[in-house]
Amino acid sequence: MTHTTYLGFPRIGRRRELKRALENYWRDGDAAPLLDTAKELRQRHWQLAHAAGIQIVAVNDFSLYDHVLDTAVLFDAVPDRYRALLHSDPLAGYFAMARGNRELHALEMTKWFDTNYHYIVPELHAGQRFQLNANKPLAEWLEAHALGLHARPVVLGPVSFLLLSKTIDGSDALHLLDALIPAYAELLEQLAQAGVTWIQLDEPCLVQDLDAATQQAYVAAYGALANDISPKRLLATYFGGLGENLALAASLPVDGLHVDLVRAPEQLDTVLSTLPPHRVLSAGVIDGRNIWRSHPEQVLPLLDKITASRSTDHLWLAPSCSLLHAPIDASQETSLPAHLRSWLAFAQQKLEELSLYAHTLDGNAQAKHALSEQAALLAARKQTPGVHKSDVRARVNALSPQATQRRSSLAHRRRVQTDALSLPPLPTTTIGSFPQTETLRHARAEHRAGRVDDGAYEGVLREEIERVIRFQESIGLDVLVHGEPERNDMVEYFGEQLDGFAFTRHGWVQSYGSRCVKPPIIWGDVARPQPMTVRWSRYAQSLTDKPVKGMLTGPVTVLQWSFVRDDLPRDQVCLQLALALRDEVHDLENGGIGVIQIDEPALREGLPIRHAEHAAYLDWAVRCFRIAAGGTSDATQIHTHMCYSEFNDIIEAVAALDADVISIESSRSRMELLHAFEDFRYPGSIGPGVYDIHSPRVPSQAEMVDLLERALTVLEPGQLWVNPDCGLKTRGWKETEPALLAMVEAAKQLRQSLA
Ligand SMILES: CN1c2c(nc(N)[nH]c2=O)NC[C@@H]1CNc1ccc(C(=O)N[C@@H](CCC(=O)N[C@@H](CCC(=O)N[C@@H](CCC(=O)O)C(=O)O)C(=O)O)C(=O)O)cc1
Ligand SMILES: N[C@@H](CCS)C(=O)O
Ligand SMILES: [Zn+2]
Repeated sequence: MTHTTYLGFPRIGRRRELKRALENYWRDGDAAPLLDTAKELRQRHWQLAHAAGIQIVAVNDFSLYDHVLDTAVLFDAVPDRYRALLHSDPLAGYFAMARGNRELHALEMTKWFDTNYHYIVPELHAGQRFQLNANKPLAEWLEAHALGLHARPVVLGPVSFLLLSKTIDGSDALHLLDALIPAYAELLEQLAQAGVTWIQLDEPCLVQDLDAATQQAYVAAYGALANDISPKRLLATYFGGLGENLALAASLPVDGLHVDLVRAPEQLDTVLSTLPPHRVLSAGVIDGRNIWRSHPEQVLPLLDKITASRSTDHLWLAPSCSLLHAPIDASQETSLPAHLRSWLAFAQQKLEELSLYAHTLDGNAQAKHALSEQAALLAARKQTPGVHKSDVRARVNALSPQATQRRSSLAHRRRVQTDALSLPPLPTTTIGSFPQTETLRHARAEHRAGRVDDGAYEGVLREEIERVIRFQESIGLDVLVHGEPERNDMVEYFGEQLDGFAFTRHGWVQSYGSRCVKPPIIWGDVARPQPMTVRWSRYAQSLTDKPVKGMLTGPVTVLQWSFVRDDLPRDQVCLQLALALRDEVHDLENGGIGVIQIDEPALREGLPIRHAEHAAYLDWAVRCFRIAAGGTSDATQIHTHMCYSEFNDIIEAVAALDADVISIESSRSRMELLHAFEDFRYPGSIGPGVYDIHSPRVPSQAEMVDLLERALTVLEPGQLWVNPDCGLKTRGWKETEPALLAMVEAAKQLRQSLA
């Protein structure tokens, strides 16, 4: 019989129950309701998986905030500054690491591989000690076991844990392996003694390009963990193919290997010929990163190939990666057209699909029939109106190299813009959004529900824009923004206005902690039926003499943060988006908006995991941005903004965007970004973020002056802009007001010292 499993399930809950429980706890400090909700969600998800026909459920995939932070806590790899609080109030200490508090900075947060999920970066140092601390994987396994479920704890493996951490002293994290392994061994031993039969050790770093020392670290780590007193070990790899690390992965002394056969189906032949037959092959055949039903005509041949060479006794069927990146239940999406809904599989439907494939392999005729019906249904997608629009395809095909060009060089534009905008040195600005208050969200929810009419909703938004403009004027910011109050999300908002997109009611995906996004679905060719942002920007500009920045989300970011159709190459979808945005840029410019920001925070996230694929991606991604911004007049200042990733390694591509001003997140890492500019002289202007907007902490003027002074050791004064790390939508006005005031004062202080 073929077994089915999964590497992890979304934690947030079908109605974002975890989000609400977390936010209540952060507000009231009452832990009991949070812990009850967490337990209820875990159990509900196991039961749901079990009911979908899954034989082995995942445990310890749940986290109150983030699984990498959980791993650091599990092995006591926490910085000393949090220890007192962790000791007196473990939950408060945990959240202080995740999001900071009034006294303590949060740990850094960064992208989890090429996803829109953010993990907390553990902070390590040479001589770091590790020990097993409160065995969460075991506790959760006991919970599932008590429900009569066959469960497998999921734990981030030791090598990926170290590679994903940072050291504060510049030492090599892998040198800590010898110290870390005994703590993992202790974990395995405790699990085995409790009766756990399998553990999943996630080693996603195995799909990266690895140097010899890292490969050797895998050999050493897994060699040392090959012990009699241990559950069987499933080594899980995902987000791509193992490539040249396949022989290494197959040679490690583990009992099973999970491989991603969605992103890398081509690795199957080598996996089958390399993985010893007595090892379990966990075949990731359903896409864990997208929301489309699988194509049986693609999956079944893979399964046939596997079963031709090995017994189903040693075969598990699974999604390609954890389902953390998918929403939970497509059947809740009753407002979508029925045909579109029938194409979708969220986490729950993916598990049901797995059962169908397993039953088919086991000879069940009904399951086989259901899959052939699925194939027929998906084949009919092609004929659906809107999937293929000949005018959109023709416009993409007609694109010339000139479409990517501004009219003059950056240096020339800078002179023109200096005259046009008359800004002071070290100009101050913000990144776009102002606090999305409960009042705003509530008004939007009421409007959506039809209880507030268009006129009243519009009135709320106009009032908010006026308040934001007056506030910015009152503290003396130089380039203002309208505050984005009309946007539910910087991508979903555009998706809602573009043809070719659909949006869900409940398709939430965790982005970090309690914060979620509802990625729109690109199902057809993309076109802009009418301007999307112009009236808001024009209204804001009508209220003030200072320049107001128009605010757009760039094509790469819209692509990256949407669920993208699986029947057209991503670069083609991105070109369609770029053309739609280009029209918006021109309409803004014609509407009198002289500064336009095109946000590309996801440019780095989209970078393929393997170096060999970087150049091709960057080539089309940069081209798409330049098409969106291309053709604008020299006086129009184009800004771009990036956050949530480190951009140092793609700084040349960032420069190739040819933006006049780039703002980049950097305050959390205390301006590490600037190293990129030591050897690389960027001709445009740069605003390295000086205010960490992820934390409720209000930075002082002195701190921001210090960061700016650091920036001036690398950048010319004429190049430097002063801004926060990112938008302020997640902050309250209470912190925003003093923080921005201090930021403007910091800029003034420095201007005086430079004068
Ligand atoms: C910049 N970031 C973004 C990423 N990806 C995106 N797609 N968008 C981003 O902005 N990736 C990288 C980062 C990640 N950062 C964030 C930051 C903040 C959030 C966030 O705040 N998310 C919100 C949800 C935003 C949203 O869609 N809001 C809607 C719905 C609001 C809502 O929940 N309404 C209630 C009713 C309220 C009432 O009646 O009073 C409901 O529907 O139940 C809106 O504003 O209309 C979050 O709350 O998690 C995400 C990523
Ligand atoms: N303009 C957006 C960028 C977020 S990355 C904002 O300010 O929220
Ligand atoms: Zn940002």
